Amino acid sequence: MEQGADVRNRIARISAHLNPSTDHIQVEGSSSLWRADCRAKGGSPGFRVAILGAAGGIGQPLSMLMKMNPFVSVLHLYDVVNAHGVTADISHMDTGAVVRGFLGQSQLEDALTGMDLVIIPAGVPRKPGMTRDDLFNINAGIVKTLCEGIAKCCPKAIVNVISNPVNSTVPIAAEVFKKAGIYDPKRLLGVTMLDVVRANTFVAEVLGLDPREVIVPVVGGHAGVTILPLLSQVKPPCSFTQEETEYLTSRIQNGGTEVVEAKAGAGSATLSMAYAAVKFADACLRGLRGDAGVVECAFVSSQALGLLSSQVTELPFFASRVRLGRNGVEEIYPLGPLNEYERVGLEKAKKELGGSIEKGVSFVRK
Ligand SMILES: NC(=O)C1=CN([C@@H]2O[C@H](COP(=O)(O)OP(=O)(O)OC[C@H]3O[C@@H](n4cnc5c(N)ncnc54)[C@H](O)[C@@H]3O)[C@@H](O)[C@H]2O)C=CC1
Ligand SMILES: O=C([O-])CC(=O)C(=O)O
Repeated sequence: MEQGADVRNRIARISAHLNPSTDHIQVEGSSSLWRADCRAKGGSPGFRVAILGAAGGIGQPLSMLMKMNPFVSVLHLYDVVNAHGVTADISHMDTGAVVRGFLGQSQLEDALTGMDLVIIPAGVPRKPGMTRDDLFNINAGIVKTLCEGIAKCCPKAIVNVISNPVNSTVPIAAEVFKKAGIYDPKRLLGVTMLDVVRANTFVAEVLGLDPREVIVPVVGGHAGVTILPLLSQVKPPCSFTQEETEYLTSRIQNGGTEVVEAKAGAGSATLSMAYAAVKFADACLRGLRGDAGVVECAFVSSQALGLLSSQVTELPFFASRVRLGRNGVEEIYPLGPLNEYERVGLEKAKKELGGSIEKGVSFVRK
């Protein structure tokens, strides 16, 4: 049994590691004291993950699902509003990760220091009638500021960018990292997982299969015609009529707009996006852990491997199937054989994508 003085010493040691306004660790008996002590020092195995924009429509369910992820030992929730409320709520879940909340710009650096993975769903969502590019004016600045913090506090972290327009915000992040001299293209990934999740669902509906049995590669980018599902490469192998191909391509490309219109002014996809973001983050963590054969689609630098021969298209960024590993993107797979419909789609996608990438690059270089 611990004596009173030992317990008091222990509390003093733990307090040195905790911020009482942001850390929510129950300190009762000696056994929970011991556990809190270990965890406050980062003693439990697992990765440190920060979510920037954690109090938002995506941020909240994403935070909840990341708290449930067994690979996460420390979860930092940052937002400019309500970060502590969300943190208090999520911290009561009896899962392994220690949760800490950070509110406002003055706490950004604390939120980011020591993180292995940073997920960014911060920014405004669309309303009916808007394109993702209409969000550029507000979200570009938000992503730029957050990435400056990442460059300073956790330059080696894997970064998952969700904020729209992804086709421009990822190039913005890359330019910020280049300016700071820490850019590693393998570690910067735009999240296009929701396009794959939707494609799997819609294709499974047409085929009469369980969506968990279907894998549809979706390449290009994350807006309208830049979203290019490769229906000729669906697994399990199958074929579609021209009518089915056109219906599926259009539904996948307009999935985001379908949700924006159904929500009628109350935002865009949040729950399916949180699901997709966690699926993607989990893949990144499995890669970091050294698992073999982790392959997902993501919007990445075409030169992520530093080899021109690996470049999928002539564009500097492109969503492709990538293999994730200890350093982030370890391999970028070529597009594979495309049919005529996909070749036409690819040309359209590249045309729009080039402009969106350039817009992001010049926002930082200007
Ligand atoms: N990549 C993808 O597939 C998808 C991307 N999105 C995008 O994700 C973004 C967020 O969407 P929602 O969560 O629905 O929006 P939301 O408005 O519900 O939440 C955004 C959160 O970001 C926070 N925020 C704003 N400025 C910030 C800053 N400087 N630092 C930290 N946090 C800040 C807000 O306080 C808010 O809590 C939007 O840009 C949306 O278009 C949405 C769905 C899918
Ligand atoms: O459509 C939007 O604005 C949000 C989004 O990126 C998606 O749902 O794919």
